[in-house]
Amino acid sequence: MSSAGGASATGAARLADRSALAAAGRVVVKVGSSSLTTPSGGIDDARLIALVNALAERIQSGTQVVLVSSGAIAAGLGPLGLARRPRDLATQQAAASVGQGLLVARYTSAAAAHGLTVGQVLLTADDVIRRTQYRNAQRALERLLGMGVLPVVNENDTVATAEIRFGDNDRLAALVAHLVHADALVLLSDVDALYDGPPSRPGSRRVPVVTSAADLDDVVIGGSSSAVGTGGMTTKLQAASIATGAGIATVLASAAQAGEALRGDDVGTWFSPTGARPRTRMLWLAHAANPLGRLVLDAGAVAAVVKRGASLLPAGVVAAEGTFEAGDPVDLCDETGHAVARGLVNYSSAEVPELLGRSTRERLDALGPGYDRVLVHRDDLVLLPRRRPAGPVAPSASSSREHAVMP
Ligand SMILES: Nc1ncnc2c1ncn2[C@@H]1O[C@H](COP(=O)(O)OP(=O)(O)O)[C@@H](O)[C@H]1O
Ligand SMILES: N[C@@H](CCC(=O)OP(=O)(O)O)C(=O)O
Repeated sequence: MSSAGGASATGAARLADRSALAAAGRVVVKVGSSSLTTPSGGIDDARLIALVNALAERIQSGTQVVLVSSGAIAAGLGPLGLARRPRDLATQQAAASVGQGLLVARYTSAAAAHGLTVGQVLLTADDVIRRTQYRNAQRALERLLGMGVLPVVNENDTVATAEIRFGDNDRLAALVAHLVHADALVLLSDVDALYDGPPSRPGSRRVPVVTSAADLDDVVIGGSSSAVGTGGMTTKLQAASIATGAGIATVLASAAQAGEALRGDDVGTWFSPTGARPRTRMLWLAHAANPLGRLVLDAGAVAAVVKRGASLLPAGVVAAEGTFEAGDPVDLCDETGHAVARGLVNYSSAEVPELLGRSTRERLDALGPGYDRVLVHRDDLVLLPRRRPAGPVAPSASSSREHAVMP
């Protein structure tokens, strides 16, 4: 497969500029609800077909494409007689259940016109952060691409409860791009680029290229002009930051210019790769996990984890909060309450209090075999980029969230 700019179908290569995009071996394209639906909420066939035509052109010229498509909830509104996007979780789940099938049926028939086969991939964030499970998603996507299929990814909104829900497909797409080792991420929206101010504000100008976070210092982000989109420009910039920080070039453009964007024409906003590829699971852990608990570390433990990259031992933990099982994500906080790291804990919240402050020998003597494990192993731990106040701990997965409101 391909190679100007060094892109390959199986190993991501850093793309230097837009011109390298035309030869990218593997691209993740994300399209938002507002670009796929009519103002009344139904699927806009003409726009969906135009998008698939642009993707088919790239696939036929040798690029592997993963499509992350929003629109399930919006597509379910009409058939359920709903006038607008529901606020409650259960009705959103119902709308997504009805709409996702309709959406994929439309993609299937539009792709068939090009001799292409579509495969549906529904992800939950919770699945993918667990070591035993994220490889499943990776393997399935890899095989689909190897078989020439166009995977159409969405969050599994129908079963994703509030505490495990990812919530926006912009960041999901950035993580999928990392998961499949994509060369580039293309975010397609109802707006044709990032502007230095809300596009509705007279005088706002297109930002053609972003090479570092400093280029965003003077950019003003407004609200979303769409009734069906979720994250607005904020989540697109977060997605661009996640992807470029992992070495993946990102383009933001309008869905109407998908073909031009994928060809590397001077449309939209180009975000240059800034960082190197981190471990997949760690990226998901940092950006996709909802911590179910919080461990408060003494100063020595903070230094050991943050400065020396050590595992967290129970002896350095002064308190634990939340309800969690072994294997769940928890935040590691300093004594002022700032989260410094996130990790998968090796014991349940019922077991932790007995372990705190005890050395390995004391734990073994008092509690018996099996209690010599560290609390959070260094391989299951990711440092958070900047110290941030710990967010509210999500309720445990078993608690009832029937009336929760989604973002
Ligand atoms: N500085 C900005 N540059 C570009 N678009 C912006 C900016 N600030 C706010 N927006 C708005 O972000 C919106 C895109 O987000 P959203 O509606 O969530 O799209 P999607 O459904 O494609 O995810 C656009 O409607 C645009 O009006
Ligand atoms: N998973 C949801 C979409 C979530 C989302 O991020 O929407 P959008 O802001 O339109 O990209 C759905 O399919 O309705």
